[in-house]
Amino acid sequence: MTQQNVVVSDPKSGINLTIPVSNSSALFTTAAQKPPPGPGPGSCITISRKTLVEINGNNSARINSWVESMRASSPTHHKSSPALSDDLNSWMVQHPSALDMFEQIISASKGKQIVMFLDYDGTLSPIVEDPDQAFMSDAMRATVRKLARYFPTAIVSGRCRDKVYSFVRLAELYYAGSHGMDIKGPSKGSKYKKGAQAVLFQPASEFLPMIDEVYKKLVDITKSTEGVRVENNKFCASVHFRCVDEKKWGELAQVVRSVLKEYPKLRLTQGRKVLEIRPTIKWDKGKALEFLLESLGN
Ligand SMILES: O=P(O)(O)OC[C@H]1O[C@H](O[C@H]2O[C@H](CO)[C@@H](O)[C@H](O)[C@H]2O)[C@H](O)[C@@H](O)[C@@H]1O
Repeated sequence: MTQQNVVVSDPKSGINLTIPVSNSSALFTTAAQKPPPGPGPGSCITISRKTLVEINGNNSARINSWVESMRASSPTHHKSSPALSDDLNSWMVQHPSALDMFEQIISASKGKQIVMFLDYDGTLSPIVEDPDQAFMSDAMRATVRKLARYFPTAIVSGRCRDKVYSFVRLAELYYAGSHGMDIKGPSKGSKYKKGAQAVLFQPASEFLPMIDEVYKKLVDITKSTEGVRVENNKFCASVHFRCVDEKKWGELAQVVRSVLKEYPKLRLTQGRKVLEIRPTIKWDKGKALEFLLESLGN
């Protein structure tokens, strides 16, 4: 039995899902058939592996390449032209929404369990300047609620798990915060999981005091940089560059790296206009996915 990625889309909300299933079906579009550019950030649900640029090396070339990479990772979105909208509309006609076809998707999966893994920022919510204001819409919440009625659904984020929960507010989901280092199952147990034991897994708990200490140092050392924002994500921390003058990015990155030099057990990675400080343990979102699949008995 071959496994294929299935892309499903909804013309009303503009949501796209990529689902690994066991068999292909004429009902669905394969991942290779990408839709024309969509309506913008926050309108898609995708499962993708983010390219992270390690910047723990010593030379400034690395810093420069990281700054370039960060610029490219979160480009300004332009409104789609009428021609593009036409393309999108005709694409949508040929590829009907799968959000109204969950029964058919389950049937096409031929008994295989489908599990939904969703990112939060830029996926369920639009990218905004203030990380505390990255709210998801009621329509998106309703869609995720519907999804979770059919499939075990997990939100996997770089953020603190409690923060993600405060945005999503759906108790029936699995949440993996801090880049997968803080995993918790539904508080009332899950209809999908074998056994009554609730899922809770925190492989980096020994790093909690260290991350807290580094977070405080970073807040202090960056306080004179206009626009900077340091976020404590419990088992990791983020330094936000989005509102900092781009001419200052290289300098700010050096400052962040100077703090990290005292912490060989921590590493720096790069996201969308953000530098992330994480433990060096061999655990990431991918491992969290494997853990959840395992605990769901797949
Ligand atoms: O790996 P992710 O789950 O995508 O988490 C990465 C970071 O996501 C959040 O920051 C991003 O969204 C913010 C709100 O839209 C935006 O202001 C920021 O520029 C983006 O990088 C979160 O706030 C960070 O802590 C995560 O590291």
